[in-house]
Amino acid sequence: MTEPTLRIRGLGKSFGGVRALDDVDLTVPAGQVHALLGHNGAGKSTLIKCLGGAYPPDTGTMEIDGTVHTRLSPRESIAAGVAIIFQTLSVVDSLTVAENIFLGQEWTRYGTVHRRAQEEVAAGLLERVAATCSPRDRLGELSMGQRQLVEIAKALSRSASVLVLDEPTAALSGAESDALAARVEHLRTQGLAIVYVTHLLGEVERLADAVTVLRDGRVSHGSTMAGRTRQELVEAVAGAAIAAHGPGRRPGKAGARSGGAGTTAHASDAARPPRPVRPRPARLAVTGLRGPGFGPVDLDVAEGEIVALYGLIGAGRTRILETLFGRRPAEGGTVRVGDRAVTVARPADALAAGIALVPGDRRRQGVFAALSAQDNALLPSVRRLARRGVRALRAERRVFAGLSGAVGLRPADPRLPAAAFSGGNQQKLVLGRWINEAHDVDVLLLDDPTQGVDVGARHEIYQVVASLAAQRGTAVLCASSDPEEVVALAHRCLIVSGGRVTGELSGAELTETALLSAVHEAARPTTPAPGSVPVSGAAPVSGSALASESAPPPASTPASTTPPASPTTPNGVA
Ligand SMILES: Nc1ncnc2c1ncn2[C@@H]1O[C@H](COP(=O)(O)OP(=O)(O)OP(=O)(O)O)[C@@H](O)[C@H]1O
Repeated sequence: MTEPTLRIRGLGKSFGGVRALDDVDLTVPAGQVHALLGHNGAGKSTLIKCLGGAYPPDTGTMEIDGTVHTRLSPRESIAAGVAIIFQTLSVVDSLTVAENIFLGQEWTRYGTVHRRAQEEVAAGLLERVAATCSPRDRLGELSMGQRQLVEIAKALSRSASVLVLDEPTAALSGAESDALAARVEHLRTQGLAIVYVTHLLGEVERLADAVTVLRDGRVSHGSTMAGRTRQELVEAVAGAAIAAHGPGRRPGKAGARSGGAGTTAHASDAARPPRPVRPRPARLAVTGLRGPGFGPVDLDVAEGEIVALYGLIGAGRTRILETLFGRRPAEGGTVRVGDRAVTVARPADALAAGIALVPGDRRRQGVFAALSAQDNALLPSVRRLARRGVRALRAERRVFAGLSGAVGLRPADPRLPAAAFSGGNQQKLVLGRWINEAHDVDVLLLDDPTQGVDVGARHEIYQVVASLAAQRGTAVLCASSDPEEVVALAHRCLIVSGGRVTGELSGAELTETALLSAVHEAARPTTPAPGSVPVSGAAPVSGSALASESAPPPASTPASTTPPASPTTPNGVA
C-alpha cells in the first residue's frame, strides 16, 4: 500500500491553560479531499498553523511525503510541499499575476527578473487551475475568486503535494464557489492531498472523500464520507442536542445546494420565527434610496418582522445596509422609522433614530484584540451599567454571561483577551455586543450574521434574533448570501441584484430552490425571476415620498447641517 501524503500523529498544542489540540491524528492520501470540521474554537486553525510553520506543536509528528517533522518553520513547510490558502490571501495587489506567483522565487537571467519566462510558466499554471485572468493582470483588479486561484497556482509552482484550503468560499460569490469546487475536484485527480476546512456541510457533501471533526481540540469523528448523513455530521460538530431539532430533520433539505456557495446546516423550523400577522405597521419604510452603485430601492419592514436581503456577493446588499446606517453616503431617498422621517448622515444619527447595524466584517470592524472578552462585548453598555460613575462589575458579569450563552461563545471566559479567541468566536463577541444593544433599537440591520460561525451557534443566533423580533417588535433587515439561513430566519425575502430589489418571496414560496433560481434569473436583466414577485412597481410606502434628484450632504457633514427630513424632502441618509 502506498504511504499517505500527509500523516499527522498525536499532535498537541496548548496556549497557556487552553489545550487547543490534544493528541490529534489526521491522515490524507494523495488524491483525497479531506474535510476538517469543528465548532468555533475546536482547533482547526491551530492545526493548520502547526502544519504551515506558524506554531511549533508541543507534541506529535507531521509526516509529509514520507519525511517526519516534529516542527516546521514557514519556509520548511513550503519546502516540504505544504501550501495553505488562508482566508486572508497573501497575494500583493500592486503586482501582476505572474509577479505574485513567483514572488520570493523569481526567475532571473543576467541578474534581472526574466519576466517573459515567468509569464509563460504562469500562463500554464493558470490554465491548470482554470483561472481566466492573464499573467499580466494586476492582482488588485481581479475578483476574489480569481485571486484565490492565483494563490493556488502559486502553490502549484512550488510543487505542493498537500493543499490546505481554509474556508475558501467565505468571500466568494455563488458562481465563484462553483468554479472553485470544480478546481478542487480537478486538483484531486492530479494527486494532491487536500485538506478542506469549512463550516458548510453542503460543501463537505459535495467535495469530501473523508472527514475529520475536531471538538475542543480532540478528534471526535473521523471517517470516509461514504454513507455519512447530514444528521451524523451535524451531531459530530454540534452535538446531539442541536442536531435533534436541527438541519437533518427538515424535509427535502439534504440534497439542496446553494449555487456552489454550499449549504450550511441551519436552524430548524423550530427556530424559525412565528410569522407576525400582517398587516402590521411598518417600523422601517425606505423609499427611493439611492447611493453609489445601487438604487432606487423601496422596502419596508413591519414591526416584529424579519426581512432578508438575498443576493450574490456584490449585488448591493451590504451597500443598502451601510447606507441606512450612515456608513455610506446616499444620493437620495427617504427613510422612516415608525412614523418619524429620519435623517441619517452618520452612524450616530442612525443609532439616535433607533437603527443599529451588525457589520459583516466583524473581525476587522469590531474586535479590540487587547481588551477582554467582557469589555469587547459590553463596550457600548459599560456606562449604562455603571452606578454613580463606578463600574458595576457584578452586573457586567451577569450581562456577559447571558450574552455569551446566547451566541455560543467558547470559552465563555470574560477575562480572556479577544486575541486569544478563535476567528469564529471573535465574530460571536461582536455579534453579541450588538444584539445586546439591539434591545433598545427599533430597527436591527444584520450583515451576514453567521458567516464563519459554527453550526451549533448559528441555531442559537437565529433564536436570539427571532425572539428580539417577536418579543420586542424589532424590525430586522438581514443581508445574507446563504439560502438556508434566509429560509431558517426570515419571514420574507427581497431578492437583490445589480443594486436593486428585483423580486420578493414569502410564505410557502420562500424555499432554497426558489431563492437560487430567483438570483440566477435576476442576474439576467430581461427575464423576471420565476416564483418571485416583481416589486419594482410596488406601491410606495404610505407616508413617504420619492426622492428628489438633489444629493444629500456627504457622510462627514455634521448632522446639524443636514436638511431637515420630511416626507416630501430628500433624506440626508448618508
Ligand atoms: N494565539 C492564541 N493564544 C491563545 N489562545 C489561542 C490562540 N490561538 C488559538 N487559541 C485558542 O485555541 C483554541 C482553538 O482555536 P482555533 O483558532 O484553532 O479554532 P478554530 O477551530 O480554527 O475556530 P474558528 O472556526 O472559529 O476559526 C481556542 O480556544 C482559541 O481560543
